[in-house]
Amino acid sequence: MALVRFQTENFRNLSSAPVSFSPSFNLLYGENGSGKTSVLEAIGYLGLGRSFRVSRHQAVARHGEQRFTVFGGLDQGLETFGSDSSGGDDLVHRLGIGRDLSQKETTLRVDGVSVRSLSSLARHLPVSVIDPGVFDVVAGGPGKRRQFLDWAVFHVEPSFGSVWQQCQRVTSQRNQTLRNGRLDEAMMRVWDRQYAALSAQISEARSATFHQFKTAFETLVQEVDVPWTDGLKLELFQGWDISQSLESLLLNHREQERKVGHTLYGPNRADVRLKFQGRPVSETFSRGQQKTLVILMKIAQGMVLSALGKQVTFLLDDINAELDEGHRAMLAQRLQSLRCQVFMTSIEHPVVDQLWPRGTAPDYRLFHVEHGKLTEE
Ligand SMILES: Nc1ncnc2c1ncn2[C@@H]1O[C@H](COP(=O)(O)OP(=O)(O)OP(=O)(O)O)[C@@H](O)[C@H]1O
Repeated sequence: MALVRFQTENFRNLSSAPVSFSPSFNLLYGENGSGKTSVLEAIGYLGLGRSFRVSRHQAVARHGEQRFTVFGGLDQGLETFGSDSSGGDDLVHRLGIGRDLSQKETTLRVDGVSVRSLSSLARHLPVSVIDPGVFDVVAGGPGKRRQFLDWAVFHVEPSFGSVWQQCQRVTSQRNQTLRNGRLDEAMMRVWDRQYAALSAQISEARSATFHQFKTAFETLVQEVDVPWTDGLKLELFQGWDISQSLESLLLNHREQERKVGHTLYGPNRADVRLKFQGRPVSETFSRGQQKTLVILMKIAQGMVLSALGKQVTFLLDDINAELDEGHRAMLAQRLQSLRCQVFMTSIEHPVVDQLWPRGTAPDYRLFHVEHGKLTEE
């Protein structure tokens, strides 16, 4: 599915005028501070339930306003091969997310009906962001790579979101018991059993998606011919040595966990380890190679979802500042062949011939952004 209708109220500096987007490429250009990132950020709210650039909802509500809303209309998009979206009014889903700052309340709506869980909204619009912060997937800590992997697992395995939430609840109860002065061993064993069962489900889902991701990644690096990836190894670490039972591992490390006061083994410690000749790529690859690697990993995720018939909406924020012309073209052409929906921002008017060989550009819409208003050209 693709986001073809869009409207916001009180979202940063954005105008509340409704906008129609292409189910394929949307190129947004405008000067600094015009509102390009805000458009992507608002789209991100529909697919992620939060901002991809700030942690507090307050920051995105227009100054002086107590409530903001984002609406999106989805059509069939390009996901069913051979039956492209008409671009007409055949909306398949209507999504809405609003936040009341004074009540500290988020409202979610799917097709006019209030829903409680964010996943009910987010599963309709798989949003993948490529902005300057994305390079932390390689350069940053394991949490960034877990987030990267879990985004795909969430869209591949329908039950993953709820199992993950249950596991978070059990982990926090387990941690509270660990922190109690006198350890209640009987209670710990109850938590251990529940935690181990949920961890096994999470690990299984992660492992299945990771396998698909790795296969897609290996295919991709062969096709785009990046010789410096020879010797690169992608491995999933599940958060403990899975040749051992998690329950007995926890029992054997009771004293260690009691001292630190939290759970040290399990899915919260998982990582996608990226190694080149046995050493972390963050220590061996150049900045440029690390950036290219993240882009290839993002495309490989797109391949996994695309193979399941899901259209990913990519938000590419200011990639001109991060990627050279050749890599930008590679990215645009790959996303075109995966039939993704793409929103791409730039300060300068985009040069379409630099992204696709002449005559091969997909259907795209071009928008000039000025003072928060989008004007189609
Ligand atoms: N809460 C808010 N309420 C009103 N305006 C805001 C709010 N937050 C930011 N702005 C303003 O919104 C404008 C748009 O910012 P945005 O980051 O979207 O611009 P941009 O076009 O992506 O700029 P750049 O090219 O510099 O990255 C800026 O002028 C900013 O000062």
